[in-house]
Amino acid sequence: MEQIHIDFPIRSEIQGASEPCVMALGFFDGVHLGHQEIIKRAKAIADRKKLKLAVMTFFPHPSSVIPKGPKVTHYLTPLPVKAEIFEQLGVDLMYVVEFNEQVAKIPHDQFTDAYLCGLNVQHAVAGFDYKYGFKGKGTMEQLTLDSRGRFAVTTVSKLEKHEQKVGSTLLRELISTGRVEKVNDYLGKEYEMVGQMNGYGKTIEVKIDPAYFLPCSGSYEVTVSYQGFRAKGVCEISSQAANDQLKIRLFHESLLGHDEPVVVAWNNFIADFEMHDFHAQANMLDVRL
Ligand SMILES: Cc1cc2nc3c(=O)[nH]c(=O)nc-3n(C[C@H](O)[C@H](O)[C@H](O)COP(=O)(O)O)c2cc1C
Ligand SMILES: Nc1ncnc2c1ncn2[C@@H]1O[C@H](COP(=O)(O)OP(=O)(O)OP(=O)(O)O)[C@@H](O)[C@H]1O
Repeated sequence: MEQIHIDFPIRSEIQGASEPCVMALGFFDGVHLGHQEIIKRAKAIADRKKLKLAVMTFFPHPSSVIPKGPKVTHYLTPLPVKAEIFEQLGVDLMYVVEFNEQVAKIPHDQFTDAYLCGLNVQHAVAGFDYKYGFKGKGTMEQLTLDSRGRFAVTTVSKLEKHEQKVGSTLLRELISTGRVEKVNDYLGKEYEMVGQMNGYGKTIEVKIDPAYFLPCSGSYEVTVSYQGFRAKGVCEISSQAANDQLKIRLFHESLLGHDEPVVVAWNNFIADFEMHDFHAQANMLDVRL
């Protein structure tokens, strides 16, 4: 998979070198089941039309620039992890548009001309609620109008589970309140972090990308996977803990050494000792699950 970074203004050399493609559009944090559906649909079209499969994502999250709602500064899938998942899903080209104040101000029709037609998009695929362009005025209906017949548009309908939209916001809500065991329903797997393991024996440290979105403070049952081996343990997140280091106590001695690549899966919330007799999940009673 080729990764192409796009600054503002988009360079004509990038546009000139672009190959005809089917483009999936969205931020795609977590690459959850809804996102996977978008990419699968785009891949089926790309295979049928014999075109490259491209994804256009943004970095950082638009909320860090647009003055509305909470800012997303930490990610379920930091950019390199997202890239790896896209590659596994068969994506050929990953366009990463640097999102800044200037990009936020691009009107929807100009975005279509410069970033979609300009990048040789033959078919655009996105979800029912995709928004693009200044003030989010570009909707999927608008995208068909803005395309002016230059490319086809496929809108993927809402994927729901337990009567809720499968979404990155919902996943962040679950994780930030310790409900890691609910994540599987929406992500299609447990919440995972990739990292480098250090330490022998029963106490290990896993160095992770500080951009990861951490669960709320508490002790969690985790599974550490490496080279086909799996080890269970407990990871404690506390308000004082470093955001790039997970301290894990394994139930059995590990044979690993330094800088081994591992995956940490968040299985279950156990307890939050910092909150004493309060349960961290108590303030999530309003989430219907
Ligand atoms: C080029 C471009 C410019 C955008 N500018 C804005 C903007 O000025 N204001 C806005 O609310 N959304 C803008 N958006 C849409 C946001 O990316 C985002 O989809 C929107 O805020 C809705 O986010 P939500 O689905 O998380 O609520 C823009 C999107 C693109 C691709
Ligand atoms: N449940 C879903 N059903 C169908 N399409 C979806 C679903 N979730 C996301 N999409 C689509 O996937 C693409 C990427 O989604 P994006 O990351 O922008 O939003 P999201 O996951 O819904 O996050 P949020 O919860 O913050 O709105 C967009 O085209 C969006 O419309």
